[in-house]
Amino acid sequence: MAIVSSGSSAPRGRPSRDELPARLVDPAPVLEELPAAASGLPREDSLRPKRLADYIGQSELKQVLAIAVEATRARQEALDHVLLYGPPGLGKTTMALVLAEELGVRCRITSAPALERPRDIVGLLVNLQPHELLFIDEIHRLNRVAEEILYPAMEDYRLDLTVGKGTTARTRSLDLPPFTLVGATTRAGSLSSPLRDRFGLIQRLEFYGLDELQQIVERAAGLLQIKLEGGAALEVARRCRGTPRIANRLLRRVRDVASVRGHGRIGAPLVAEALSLHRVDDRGLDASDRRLLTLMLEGYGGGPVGLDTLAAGLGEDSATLEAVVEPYLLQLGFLQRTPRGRLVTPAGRNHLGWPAKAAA
Ligand SMILES: Nc1ncnc2c1ncn2[C@@H]1O[C@H](COP(=O)(O)OP(=O)(O)OP(=O)(O)O)[C@@H](O)[C@H]1O
Ligand SMILES: [Mg+2]
Repeated sequence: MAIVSSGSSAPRGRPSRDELPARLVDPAPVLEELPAAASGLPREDSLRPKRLADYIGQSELKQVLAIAVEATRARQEALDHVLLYGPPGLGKTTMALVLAEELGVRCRITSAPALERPRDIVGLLVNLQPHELLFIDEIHRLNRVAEEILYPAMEDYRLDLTVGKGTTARTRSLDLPPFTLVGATTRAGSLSSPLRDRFGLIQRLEFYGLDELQQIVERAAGLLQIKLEGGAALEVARRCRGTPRIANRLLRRVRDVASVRGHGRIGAPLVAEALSLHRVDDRGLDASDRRLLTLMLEGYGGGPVGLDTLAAGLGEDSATLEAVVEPYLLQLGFLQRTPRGRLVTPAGRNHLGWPAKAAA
């Protein structure tokens, strides 16, 4: 399977490394983790599972897609269009590449922000071979024109082109080979409903459980020739916020510390030590998370307190706080959103070593 990326000079729509918050536990990819063709550095690609059997977790997703792949292969058709949605770093791009591998076809990779002009998407579509996959990342960011080109392409494998301008404008139709569009998005809610309705398979990716993360860490350690022992894999798994991308990143940082300290084998204490050096604690909270919770506890008795007040107190902007810091704290149940503002839960207080709040 070859991976073809389009629009390498076009904007990728991803923040550059400089724009990313400097957090080890950020679920967004840093430059070295972007797909090889986009970054020129194939580092994250080396850890991607290639086949469904190697893709750990997401059992429901795998079951649905395995059946679809088998049926499609038997009928010698193109796979139905697939929409994968869920938080960053959970394996959407990886799954698109796995699907192509299972189907024995090529996957062309692009991202919605690279499809600014109509000819960008038209160029990709007319160059598809029968049954190939076209992967569009961040598909919620497609512009209207590109979306409207996709509608007949997805539904009837047809391209409707307008030739000429004004009164002499005519529409010409062009047949496309049967193909599969795989769309990925972290924000399914931002997708227009006509586009969403054209996907035959719509699947959500879930955060991974500890067991699965442990397996992911063990597999990655094997590929990176890192020797983990004792509960080391579990220690990494506990800190990675349910996200394989973060697990792999933490593992690399642990490897750095181990190699500098001259440890050949890595045990649980070394993981804890290495990651506390990066100020990631045993539940995956980093300094930003703790600053937020501490401000709430010290300044506002644990809340409720408004997001804007907290943002001002931390010198952050409230949108960043809401999008980047809050979600994991909410997921852990350390933070609660109430109509009157944010509240630290008893579990959150306990994690920071604060006594339970006395009943009012
Ligand atoms: N099920 C899995 N098993 C093993 N490793 C995985 C799995 N899912 C993801 N990974 C690892 O996590 C990394 C990130 O996955 P991927 O790039 O597919 O995430 P994504 O959902 O596309 O993220 P984004 O929304 O930022 O594009 C991959 O390089 C891969 O190494
Ligand atoms: Mg991706």
